[in-house]
Amino acid sequence: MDAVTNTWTISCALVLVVCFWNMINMVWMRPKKLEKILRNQGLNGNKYRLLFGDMKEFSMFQRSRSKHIDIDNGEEVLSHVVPFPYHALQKHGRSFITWMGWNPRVTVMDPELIKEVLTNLNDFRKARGNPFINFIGTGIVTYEGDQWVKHRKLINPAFHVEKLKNMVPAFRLSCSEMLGKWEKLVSSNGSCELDVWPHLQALTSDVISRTAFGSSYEEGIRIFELIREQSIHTMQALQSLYIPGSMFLPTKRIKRMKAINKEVNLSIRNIIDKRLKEMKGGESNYQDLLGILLESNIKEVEQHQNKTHGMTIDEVIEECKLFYFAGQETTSSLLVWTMILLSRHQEWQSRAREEVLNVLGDKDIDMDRLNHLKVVNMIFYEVLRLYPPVIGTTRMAKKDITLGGFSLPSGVQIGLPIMLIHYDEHLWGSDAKQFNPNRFSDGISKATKNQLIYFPFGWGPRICIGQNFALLEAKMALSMILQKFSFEFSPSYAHAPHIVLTLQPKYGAPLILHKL
Ligand code: HEM
Repeated sequence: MDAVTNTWTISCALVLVVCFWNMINMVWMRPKKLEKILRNQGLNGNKYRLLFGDMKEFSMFQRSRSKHIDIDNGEEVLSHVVPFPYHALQKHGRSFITWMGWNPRVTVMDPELIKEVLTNLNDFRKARGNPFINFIGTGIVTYEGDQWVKHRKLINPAFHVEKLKNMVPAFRLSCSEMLGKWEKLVSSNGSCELDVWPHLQALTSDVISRTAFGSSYEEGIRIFELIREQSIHTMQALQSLYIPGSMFLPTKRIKRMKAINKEVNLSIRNIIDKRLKEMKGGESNYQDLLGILLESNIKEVEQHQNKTHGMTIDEVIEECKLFYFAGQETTSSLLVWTMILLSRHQEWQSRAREEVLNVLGDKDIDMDRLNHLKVVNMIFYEVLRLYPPVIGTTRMAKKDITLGGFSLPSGVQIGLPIMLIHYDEHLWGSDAKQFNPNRFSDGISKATKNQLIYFPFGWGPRICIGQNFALLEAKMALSMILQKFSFEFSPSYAHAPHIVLTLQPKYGAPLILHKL
């Protein structure tokens, strides 16, 4: 062997040793060290198990659930939707450790700690999870620091009340198209059985296509179909352990996900190019999210005479993809659980309809009138409490920090279990697990006694940017449904809430609709 070959062999061996050492450190030494630190502070949880942590047990709990459950039994609902965290809470107490693979997560149930984590952006960042989630769209939801500040500032104008007001006709149009289809389905006796879930999904995708892309609505619908397929692939990928680098393997699923990404990006880029050309040609005053976003971006660049102040086209594309996913899946989930709970609680359905008919009459519904609906609002708040579309969120300690009495080393995740908190009897009282919109009759602060025990839209600086958009759309849809139909469960309805990124009804929502 000559000297060059010798040096080469030694270098390769060294690289291999370093890689091996890093790997051992990542999957064994670091988790064991963190486990010791966390346990010494009285935090309980399962012992760390090599590579998988709690993930195998997590899947086992999911698999052993019954097929469907009693809608009136809140305990059963909770243990069905989040079986593993529910079990961990019973077994290990109100702050507990779980293992997401080799990463420890400390879940906290104390409202003061939750507030601190969601408010303090200096010490806590969004947890870096499985990178497959990025296929759904990165955008503002994943950014940190200056990049997040810049994007939030540029996107905010798109969700101002005045802009939302202009979107109301688009909401109304999409809803009346859906109801037109329902009216055709009712038989001569004025009733029909219908699984409303796919219709509500189509409604919210239609709304987002119109309000995000306005005139480019047709292309918007195709993009939506691709994003829907992408979210199914993503969910499947998220259910298994992520091995670093596995994203680059040429498996069938990964190839399809990359192809979808390419097609979606290209379609959105074409829409943006067309729009920018129109804007250069003097057209302005776009009322859709994309138009408002591009205008806000152009203003920012002009103000600072510098392109680094605005977003790149690639960044705008990511934001558009995010609007689709964040805006569609969540609002359809809110609407379907509302129809399901109002089928179960007919007295609330009647109260809501009475209010809708009194406040809105049969005139065209506008934003001011929708804002006068009180019972409908109370119902939505209660549905979001018991069936939050996003059942929890996480953050990660950016550095070694103290949270309450706990010293958390840098990199430890903090679990903020929205659904567990919403069902907690210590925080909400003995009727926590029952459907009772009356608790919101004097608003959220009264119902929560000013504690952070209700956060279906998150909290703090990173609170959901689209919450007013979602609530306005949901109010429009429910009001128009209540004006035309009453509804009840079909005998084939089976209650089985499950998570496909958002909380969804596993067997759909077959209801009997009666034309009024
Ligand atoms: C019922 C409907 C909705 C629910 C329950 C919901 C829930 C949430 C939650 C819990 C968060 C915070 C996540 C965290 O802190 O980790 C969030 C953030 C966000 N949501 Fe929503 N959302 C809804 C509708 C929408 C809509 C309609 C849009 C846009 C069209 C949207 C866009 C966003 C964005 C961009 C963020 C990230 C904000 C940031 O990080 O600054 N959401 N949402």
